[in-house]
Amino acid sequence: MDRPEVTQTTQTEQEGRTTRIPIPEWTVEVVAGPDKGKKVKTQDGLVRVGSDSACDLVLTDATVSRRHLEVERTARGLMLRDTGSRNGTFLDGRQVVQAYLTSGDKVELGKTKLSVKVAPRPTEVDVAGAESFGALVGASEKMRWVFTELRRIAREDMSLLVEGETGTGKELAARAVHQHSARRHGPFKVVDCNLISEEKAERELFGGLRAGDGEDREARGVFEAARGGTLFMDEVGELPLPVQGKLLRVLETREVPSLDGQPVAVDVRVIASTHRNLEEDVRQGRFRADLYFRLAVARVRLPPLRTRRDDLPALAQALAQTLRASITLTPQTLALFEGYEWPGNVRELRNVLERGALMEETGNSSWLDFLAQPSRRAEGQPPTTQVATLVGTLPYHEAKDRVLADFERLYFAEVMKTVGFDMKAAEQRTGLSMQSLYRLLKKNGLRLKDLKNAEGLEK
Ligand SMILES: Nc1ncnc2c1ncn2[C@@H]1O[C@H](COP(=O)(O)OP(=O)(O)OP(=O)(O)O)[C@@H](O)[C@H]1O
Repeated sequence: MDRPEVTQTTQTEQEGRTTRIPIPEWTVEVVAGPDKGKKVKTQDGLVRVGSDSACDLVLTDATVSRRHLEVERTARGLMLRDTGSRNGTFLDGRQVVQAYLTSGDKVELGKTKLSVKVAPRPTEVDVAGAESFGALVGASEKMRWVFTELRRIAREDMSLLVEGETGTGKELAARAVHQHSARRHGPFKVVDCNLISEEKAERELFGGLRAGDGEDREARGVFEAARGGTLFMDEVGELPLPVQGKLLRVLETREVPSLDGQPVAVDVRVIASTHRNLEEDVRQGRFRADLYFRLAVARVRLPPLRTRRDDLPALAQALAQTLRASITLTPQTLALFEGYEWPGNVRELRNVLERGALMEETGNSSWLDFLAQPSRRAEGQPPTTQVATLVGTLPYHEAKDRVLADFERLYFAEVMKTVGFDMKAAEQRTGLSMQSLYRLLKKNGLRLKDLKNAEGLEK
């Protein structure tokens, strides 16, 4: 596709008053231990350290926990936080749960020693004043910087990799980029890479013969369906390696094979998302480097909600409005929100508000209780509905919706546990298609990994 002709509107019309903010570059480097020499150099707001491959700095040190600690760039400086490690985090020989760091500080975890350094001269960047982009809402500097980047990237026709933890708004970001691009009148298609098995890849992505249902015929793959528009490849890091090779060929040639041997040109912008650390996957040989560079021409990372608590009031208001939930956001409620870690990020906030609105109607204020004790609430373990409090206080249909919503969460968490987290077995047990199963797990914010963690199956 030709480079889009975009009429540039003035900044004040679309982006509000811009502010210039300093973004320092900082480094977290392993200076002692089995991973000596490994480092992360970044301008991002957060560096997560641990043995889990989704961390930004992945350590092989066996005495380090999966999610051991994180360092966050805040307005007051770099904040070190132990994220529930087994063996603790130490600064100057003293165990700390949370502490501000000064450049050059050494942090110890297990057999590893890290040095955290901030570069002397920060880069100054212009951050738009607008507090939303598409359906994304955010008033924090971190989100306004993200909006500025997304707006710039939307105008160019390049591939984009959106990174971020679950529920941070990666799909919304992709949709917003599409809506602000020259392709906005074309289709926006989503493909969930969790669902792309090696056998199905060819047909689902690139089209081909539909077999097995007695009506063999040519089916359009999702690439063809997205012609002239944008293809959002959700969780691209889950693609099996052989499929990655095929995808790379299509991105390079911009053609998909057809049955009659004539290749079909596909003019599609690809936006991919991942909750993983794809660079680490490349280092480990789990993701092709050449494909990574094709997909990550532009990269945007959506910050976790716990690192932008100043977004909470605006987000809670906006979400309550879209949910048409009548909910009182008192200063006390917001204070509880601010004290909570939000492992499920904005999706979790939305679910909490939805639940809260219904509980409030029943005059039950205990819906906020779990926020006060986040450490006791294991992720992946869904809340139980207090049916008794709904009966007689909510009209039938609303009470039923409420109970069904909680039932879904409980049911799928239980089913996955029963079948040992085997998706194929869950498909059989539930009688649902794999696609519906994934959709319902996702809708209910249930990730296999979290459910397994809750059962202590993952380290
Ligand atoms: N910045 C935001 N403003 C408003 N709503 C948001 C924002 N971020 C996320 N949401 C809400 O959270 C929900 C989840 O967002 P989305 O599906 O885009 O997240 P995701 O990062 O793609 O999640 P996953 O990795 O689990 O697929 C959305 O439906 C929306 O309600």
